[in-house]
Amino acid sequence: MPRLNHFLLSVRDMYQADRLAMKSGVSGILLMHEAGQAVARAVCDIIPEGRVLVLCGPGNNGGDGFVAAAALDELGYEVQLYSMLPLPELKGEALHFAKEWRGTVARELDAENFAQADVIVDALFGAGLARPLDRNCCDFVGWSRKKRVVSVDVPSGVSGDTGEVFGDVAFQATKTVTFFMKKTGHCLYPGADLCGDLVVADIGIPKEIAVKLSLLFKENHPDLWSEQIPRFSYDRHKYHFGHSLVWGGEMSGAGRLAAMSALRAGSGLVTVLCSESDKQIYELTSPSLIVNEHKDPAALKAFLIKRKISAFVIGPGGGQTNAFKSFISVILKDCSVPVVLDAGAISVFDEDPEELLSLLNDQVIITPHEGEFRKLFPDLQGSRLERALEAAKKAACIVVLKGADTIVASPNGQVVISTNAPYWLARGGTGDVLAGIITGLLAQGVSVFDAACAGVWLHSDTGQRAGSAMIAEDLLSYIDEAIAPFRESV
Ligand SMILES: NC(=O)C1=CN([C@@H]2O[C@H](COP(=O)(O)OP(=O)(O)OC[C@H]3O[C@@H](n4cnc5c(N)ncnc54)[C@H](OP(=O)(O)O)[C@@H]3O)[C@@H](O)[C@H]2O)[C@@H](O)CC1
Ligand SMILES: [K+]
Repeated sequence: MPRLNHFLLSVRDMYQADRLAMKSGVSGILLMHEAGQAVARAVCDIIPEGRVLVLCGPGNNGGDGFVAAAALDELGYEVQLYSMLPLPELKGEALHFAKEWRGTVARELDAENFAQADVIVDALFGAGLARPLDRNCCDFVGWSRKKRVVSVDVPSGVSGDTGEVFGDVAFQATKTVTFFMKKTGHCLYPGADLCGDLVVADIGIPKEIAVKLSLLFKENHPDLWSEQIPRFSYDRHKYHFGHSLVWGGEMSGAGRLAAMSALRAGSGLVTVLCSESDKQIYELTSPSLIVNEHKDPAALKAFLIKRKISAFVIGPGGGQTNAFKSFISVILKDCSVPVVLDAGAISVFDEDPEELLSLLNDQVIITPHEGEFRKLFPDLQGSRLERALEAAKKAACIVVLKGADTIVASPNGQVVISTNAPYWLARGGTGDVLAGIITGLLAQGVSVFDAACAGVWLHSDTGQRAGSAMIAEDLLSYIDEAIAPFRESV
């Protein structure tokens, strides 16, 4: 069976898994029973005794709530249960467990009920939520603030697919208990934050079932790409680790960060191309950098071959001139090395994004932040996940949509979501470091999609190591430390 670690389910996948599990003989009653028990265990982990308010919605999420309420009642907790629907109107497994509930059922609640509870179980809506919470539920969210909340499957109000909030109101959970496998919405903001601690409970869906799903989404993890990071050994020389070329723009700080990051990511050689007047600043940055003057496109083509350039980054600190734009056009048309296009190399096409899109190919990685992305793909609608996926298909290249939950999307539909970025990475210059790390990995022969995923993960890990007081150049000292564990021989 292929390794299923790190896959993420869409809501559609989850319903499909549910259907396939039942087809294979696992009963819906068993699944709901296991789900509710896992929720009860999560409450026990928070408080050993006390008052629990269980909010049950109209569907199966509510059914899980009935099971959890009964389990907690049995354990001696003081349980108050609310049901959105009169019990006879519930259906299927939810109706089954509602009938087993021996306690009273509240059909209305006020702020006092919430104030008295030690823990609130939010079993209002899970995968089936398709519109904003109604006024009543919004009041519940308000009254739950500052309380400990265990959400069932997803915090009610959050989309299990996109992590976005329908309307503006959703529960802030202390802990979320989901089932079988994580969903994409658990990894994307604001959902990732609203979930609190995420617990994935095994409820008896056989793992083999996941193989039958058309899984496309993954959570970024070294297991996905670590085998591609080249190992050090006695028989390797500098060209085994590639040669990165950095287009050093006039904002030399950005170009210097990108160049140093490519070097620290392990590129055997790094050459910076810059203007005559910037040569000195690049030369003084590090004696390890090779610094050359900018070349016209024809001379550059010969240079790429002669110097065995294996990856090229254009854009950090890059200019806004027409000459720069036509230079990029020529490179993308004629150059056969993988190219990272960042910052200025994207924004120089602001007036004519279609021109850039027509030049891209599957050896190109673009790394826009949200603002650059919207200018490049003004027509794309939907969540970040949907837009990143559509953009990769439209541009036929790898798209790295940067953010707290950076999404790497490939034209073939693969998507990897990163969940390890510390909030403090949102600083000037960190994007230049990311572009440099990805370039350094490409130079070492890591394939384009994996270099993008590895670069994003390592960049975040580097940020974690540098600590919250970091500035962009501090990251440089930690890149090697972040990669080192993957350099060890297998
Ligand atoms: N998959 C699995 O393996 C397992 C899944 N399990 C559990 O099942 C959950 C999914 O259950 P589900 O499909 O019944 O959906 P759920 O979220 O309960 O809500 C649907 C109901 O809400 C209604 N509704 C929607 N929005 C509304 C709104 N804003 N305001 C008011 N009403 C609204 C909607 O009405 P409709 O839109 O049809 O009018 C429908 O009646 C999943 O999250 C997990 O907890 C476990 O039991 C174990 C096995
Ligand atoms: K919920």
